[in-house]
Amino acid sequence: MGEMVFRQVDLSTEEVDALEARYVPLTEAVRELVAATILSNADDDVVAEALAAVREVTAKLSASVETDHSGVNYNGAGRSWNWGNAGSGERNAIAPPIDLKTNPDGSTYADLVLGAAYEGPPGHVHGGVSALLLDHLMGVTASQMSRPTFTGTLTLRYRNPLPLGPIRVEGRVAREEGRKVFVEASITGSDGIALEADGVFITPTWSPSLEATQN
Ligand SMILES: CCCCCCCCCC(=O)SCCNC(=O)CCNC(=O)[C@H](O)C(C)(C)COP(=O)(O)OP(=O)(O)OC[C@H]1O[C@@H](n2cnc3c(N)ncnc32)[C@H](O)[C@@H]1OP(=O)(O)O
Repeated sequence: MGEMVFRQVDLSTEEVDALEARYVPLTEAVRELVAATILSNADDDVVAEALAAVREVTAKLSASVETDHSGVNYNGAGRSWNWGNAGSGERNAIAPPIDLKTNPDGSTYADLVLGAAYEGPPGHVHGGVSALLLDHLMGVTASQMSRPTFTGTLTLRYRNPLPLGPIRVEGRVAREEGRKVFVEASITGSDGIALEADGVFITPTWSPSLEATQN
């Protein structure tokens, strides 16, 4: 296996929150840029102007870059951040705009709106995007924010096409067997239930949560 480092960083939670707050509006603006790039009917001059402007701001932002991936970071207070995560990174405009909530019983849900950038079949969500959303939500559900878990097997049943627009993703732990966590989840769209999923998520042998159980 390649090196997989969870990095402890010497920043206070306030400093992490402030950094995140600085970039979240930019991330949202880049999402709008992605949608505009898909949908725009602008003429040659406007597109050429946009290209030059985007290249200019990209060069400015890239002038201060330290690493080629953002990684999973945490501080001494247990605040973790994973800004580049493809499923949910707060600074990742490619990630679907998911704001995942956890219920008191550990089940999870997220309400989000998927627009033009997530299209597969005409007017409908790409099947891989649905899989990404489910993988992410089910992984967080399995981890219960207290242990790492990796997707072992993810089984999806695409029951109905999922229209672009508002969707709800929800999941819960069905049962656990040793290091295996079995999670069930679904996606509902404006036409009703579109996907059902079952997943086996596995706590790796090196998880600190297992040592805590054994001690
Ligand atoms: C707090 C923030 C949380 C954020 C969550 C984000 C969620 C994102 C989720 C992901 O996308 S993770 C990335 C995609 N997944 C991977 O990269 C995992 C790659 N695979 C592995 O690293 C290993 O194969 C794995 C850790 C999953 C299992 O390796 P082990 O060496 O620990 O498994 P082992 O062979 O010891 O088997 C342990 C048990 O799990 C079962 N098992 C192993 N691999 C399995 C598998 N792939 N599917 C189902 N079951 C599996 C195995 O049969 C056995 O069951 P029993 O105990 O009943 O005998």
